[in-house]
Amino acid sequence: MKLINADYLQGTVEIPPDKSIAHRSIMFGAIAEGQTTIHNFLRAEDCLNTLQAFQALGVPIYDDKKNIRITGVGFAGLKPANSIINVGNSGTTMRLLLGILAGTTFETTLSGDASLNQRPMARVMDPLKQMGAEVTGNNHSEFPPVTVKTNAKLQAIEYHMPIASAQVKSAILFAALQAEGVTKIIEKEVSRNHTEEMITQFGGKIQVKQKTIMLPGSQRLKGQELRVPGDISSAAFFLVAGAIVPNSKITLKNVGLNPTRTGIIDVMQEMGADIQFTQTDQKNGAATLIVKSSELKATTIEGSLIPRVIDELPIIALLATQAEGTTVIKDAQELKVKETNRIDTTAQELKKMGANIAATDDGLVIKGKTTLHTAKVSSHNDHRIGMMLQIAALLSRRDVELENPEAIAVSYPHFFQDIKYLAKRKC
Ligand SMILES: O=C(O)C1=C[C@@H](OP(=O)(O)O)[C@@H](O)[C@H](O)C1
Ligand SMILES: C=C(OP(=O)(O)O)C(=O)O
Repeated sequence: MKLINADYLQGTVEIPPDKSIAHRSIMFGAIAEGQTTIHNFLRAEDCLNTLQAFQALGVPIYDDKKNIRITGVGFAGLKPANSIINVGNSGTTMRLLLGILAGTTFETTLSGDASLNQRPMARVMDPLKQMGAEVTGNNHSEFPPVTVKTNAKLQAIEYHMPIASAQVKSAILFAALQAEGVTKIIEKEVSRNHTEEMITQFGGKIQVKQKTIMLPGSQRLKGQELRVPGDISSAAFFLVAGAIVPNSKITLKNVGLNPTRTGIIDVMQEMGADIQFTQTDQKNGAATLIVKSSELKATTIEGSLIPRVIDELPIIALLATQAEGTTVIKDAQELKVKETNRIDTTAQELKKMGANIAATDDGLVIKGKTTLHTAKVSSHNDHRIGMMLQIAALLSRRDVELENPEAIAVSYPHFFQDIKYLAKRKC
């Protein structure tokens, strides 16, 4: 597909609902008791896979095209699925669902697409096994399809996380809600905390002190009415686009600002980007942001900042190609086990467009102020790589061709429509 280019960007975009929160809203609605209503659900492939997985497990979920209505069945009300559940491209669905299903006495097998079936699962299988679950990967490997069940009540554990991962933390928390005793998790670095927040929101008990989480077991949750804020990980593409395409001004409405997710704003402000906040909606934790093109300088991104920008690193790499100086991204080995190896795919595709970028063992080194030019690029079937390349293409004077643009539908089905609307030509 031919990508869109532009002389400048201007307009207002309503940011699509947060993918992480949308997944969890279905999960909590299903395992709580009573009615849950979800406003502003993300109808993108990944979250629809979560919705269908719970329907397959016997949970009544109804989409009235405005809201999602769930009749929660409690952990005890989940029923065996008729066949293997395929969760497509979604790592979050598979890992969190393993934590939920770890406490069921019936067996479930979860599979995914070619990418997900190569992503590591030992990170969740190990702690779940310690809690008493039986979890096995394909041919006794750690890779999906993964089969899960338990023969006895799960037991609480104390777990020092070897990696910073909200998916691993959440899988343990879902299992711990069903376990006997108090589970203690010590995070390596603080990662997104939506699961912890939603345990409280659904009437559960949890204690969080910096990196230590204490969760009592045998809890029952109660259905809620909730609204999903906009996804800062989707907004990131427009924040960067507005900053790097000259003479641009973009208004982004309903951007979720959970502090465990706002690393992109910290990084961009550090680099000199012009981002203003208006209309903060305290209740929803969202705000309207206005981004304008500006002169940028290089930075270093590392350590505890990494989990707060993990999904934004490909688009930050593009941002760095336009900054003065050399940007270094380190401590980001986790990028290697996303939908693609994002260290490699980011470097490989941006190089095709003339970027001065090198992959390292744990990140990227990007020399800035390069002119990006036309090329034939590929998303490698990774939504975030595809969207990053569309933003890069805005800067190319001649057309850029993208292979596998359809991957973008897993998180942002109308992405190209929004870009087309923002992209303006000088008359
Ligand atoms: O918990 C979540 O919703 C997510 C956690 C992150 O993964 P890890 O926990 O593997 O870092 C992130 O990359 C993913 O897009 C969504
Ligand atoms: C890594 C991602 O998602 P998941 O792990 O759920 O596939 C992502 O959306 O960038």
